Amino acid sequence: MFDTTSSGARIELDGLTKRYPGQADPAVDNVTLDIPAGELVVLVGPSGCGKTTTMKMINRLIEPTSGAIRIGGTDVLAMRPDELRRHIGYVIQQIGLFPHLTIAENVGLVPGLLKWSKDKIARRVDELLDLVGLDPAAFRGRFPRQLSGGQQQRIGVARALAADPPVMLMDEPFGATDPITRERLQNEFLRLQRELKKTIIFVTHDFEEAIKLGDRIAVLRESSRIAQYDTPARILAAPADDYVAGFIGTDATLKRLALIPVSLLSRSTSTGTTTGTSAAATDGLPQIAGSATLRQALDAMVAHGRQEIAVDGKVVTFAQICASVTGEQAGLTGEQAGAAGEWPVSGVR
Ligand SMILES: Nc1ncnc2c1ncn2[C@@H]1O[C@H](COP(=O)(O)OP(=O)(O)OP(=O)(O)O)[C@@H](O)[C@H]1O
Repeated sequence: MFDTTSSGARIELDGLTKRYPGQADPAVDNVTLDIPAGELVVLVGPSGCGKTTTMKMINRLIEPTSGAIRIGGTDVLAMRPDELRRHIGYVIQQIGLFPHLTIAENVGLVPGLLKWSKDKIARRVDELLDLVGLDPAAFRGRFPRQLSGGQQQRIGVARALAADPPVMLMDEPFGATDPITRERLQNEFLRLQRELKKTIIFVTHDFEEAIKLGDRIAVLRESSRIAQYDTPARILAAPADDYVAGFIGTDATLKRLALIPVSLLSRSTSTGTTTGTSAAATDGLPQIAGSATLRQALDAMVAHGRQEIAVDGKVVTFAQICASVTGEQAGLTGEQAGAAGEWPVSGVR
């Protein structure tokens, strides 16, 4: 058994292949992927390219035709599948909560299988409900149908985390929610992951979601062949080929803006731009936190009809944002501009 107490474990896929009987082409063809411990890797690719098959081979819901899978150095294919699955969190779009079980019973399922004591399970359930932002007293006794879609999805995440697995597989977990709920769930999930540092494989159709959540993204072709495997910033800055560029779409600039923290601009006050530092300079301007992205800053400017915005007491201008995307120096120190191709993705969310 791989180490089940650490926060994350390395996942290695080595020549992983799946041929379904009667299919001419393999669903997954010779995939090799190394996922460092504690990272969130997003698989994006067209419908039918084998993303779900790849995920289900990792927790042995589907048996590979050939190839190897190691988690924390342990050969997953040599383990008992049911034993393996108790140590891998699995979140799917349809949530899969049992309708006749309470929320507490749903979340406590795997700890129950692991024969934890009733007291320990109850404490863990309350801790997890807190963690995903639901009041334990209000929710633990309810049934799934008494929850909204977003709340049910949070329970799905809580249940996957219940036995503190080092690895989580998430197959379009937020796909069925409306855009506002989806964004909220993504933000909550990012906050959680920063704390928990699980190793996560996350499948999505949505490239924006991949950029927002991924430490790395694997862009897949048919049969899950890897077109590019890199950080979001590097994929956006230098797509490997036309196929990857097609995935990014035509609004790459907007997507890049979503990766840069506005604090990067508000910190630079010595470049002779209109950036100000006095309280008077920011009087009456819309305010935004330094942790927001340039895209959010731009949205706020548009919403307020202003070309300036206050970020932690300093002014950031529309011109600075434009310049930051084109790589010009306005508002950026040389060092910051030099880092433009290597934006600190993990700190930007
Ligand atoms: N049980 C099965 N028997 C035969 N073929 C299958 C089976 N499951 C999946 N396939 C085929 O394998 C290929 C990969 O399917 P898979 O569900 O892994 O793709 P996916 O990338 O997850 O798709 P989507 O994004 O639409 O969910 C598809 O061509 C699919 O038709």
